[in-house]
Amino acid sequence: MQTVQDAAALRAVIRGWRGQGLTVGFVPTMGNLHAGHHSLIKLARARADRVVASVFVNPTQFGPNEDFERYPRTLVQDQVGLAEQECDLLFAPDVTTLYPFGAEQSVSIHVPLLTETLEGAHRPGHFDGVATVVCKLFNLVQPDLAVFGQKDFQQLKVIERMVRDLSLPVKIMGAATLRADDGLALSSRNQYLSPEQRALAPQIYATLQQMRDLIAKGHAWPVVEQAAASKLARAGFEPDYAAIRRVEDLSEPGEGETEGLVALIAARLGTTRLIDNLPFD
Ligand SMILES: Nc1ncnc2c1ncn2[C@@H]1O[C@H](COP(=O)(O)OP(=O)(O)OP(=O)(O)O)[C@@H](O)[C@H]1O
Ligand SMILES: CC(C)(CO)[C@@H](O)C(=O)[O-]
Ligand code: BAL
Repeated sequence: MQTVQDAAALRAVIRGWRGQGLTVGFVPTMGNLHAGHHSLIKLARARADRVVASVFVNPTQFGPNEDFERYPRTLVQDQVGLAEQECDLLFAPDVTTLYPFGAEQSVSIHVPLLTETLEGAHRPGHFDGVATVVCKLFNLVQPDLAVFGQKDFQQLKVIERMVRDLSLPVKIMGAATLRADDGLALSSRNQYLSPEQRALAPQIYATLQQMRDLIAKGHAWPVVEQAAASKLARAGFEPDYAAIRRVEDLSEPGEGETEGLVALIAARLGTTRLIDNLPFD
């Protein structure tokens, strides 16, 4: 597997593949890759002739008090994992390739409404950073398809919306969330957890399952949300939200609505913020 850092080298490889009539699948990441990311590569492999992954810790999607500085950067280890997954090309740009005028002076993409709730409400500006960098990466890689994890459920929705609204010529695919045996969704941020916090963390997924079961039994969604947040707080989490929303657009369900819903949780254990979700069908 080849690694390229600059746009010209990336374009040269892609042009070569295009010349041979090959299709390109793309998996954008922030690195520190785990089996969840590898499953995305596998899906891209199955659907495209060549697979490009990117590793870039995008400054514009982190708030001022978030973990941009301490986010784990493990490029050599990531290269080994990607090569094992038969990824064809790693694009690992530096910040000036993606932000030639500096991050503060960048054109910014804002997806309205969908980004005002849940993660967007708790991480102001986060999805502008995500949409902007993903659009820039799509323009550089020009993939036929791109794979995103359902673990970042709202992110997947935001990207789908951006692609449709801007008529970007890329097919977006969602990949199922990979979990540890105890249910905890794999995430680069799990390694911030102390052993005690790691033992508590699977309660997020257990709570999502309980939320699903309570809705199936006919409980009202605002009551289910309240019960989930209280349970997490009692267990030692600081929940940002425990929400039941429509899969379609993450809007609030109507009274008695039980179809096409998803439960989503964001909760902090100490300084580590974890997110997870469970679509009901
Ligand atoms: N457990 C998982 N299963 C499937 N896909 C995942 C999983 N974790 C992350 N992804 C997906 O991998 C892509 C890159 O995510 P990212 O690099 O932020 O990894 P992460 O482990 O989620 O890190 P973070 O700690 O930032 O949440 C995203 O599309 C994300 O949804
Ligand atoms: C899509 C992404 C790579 C954009 O920086 C990031 O938000 C992520 O890793 O999910
Ligand atoms: N996985 C989403 C990227 C972020 O948390 O910033």
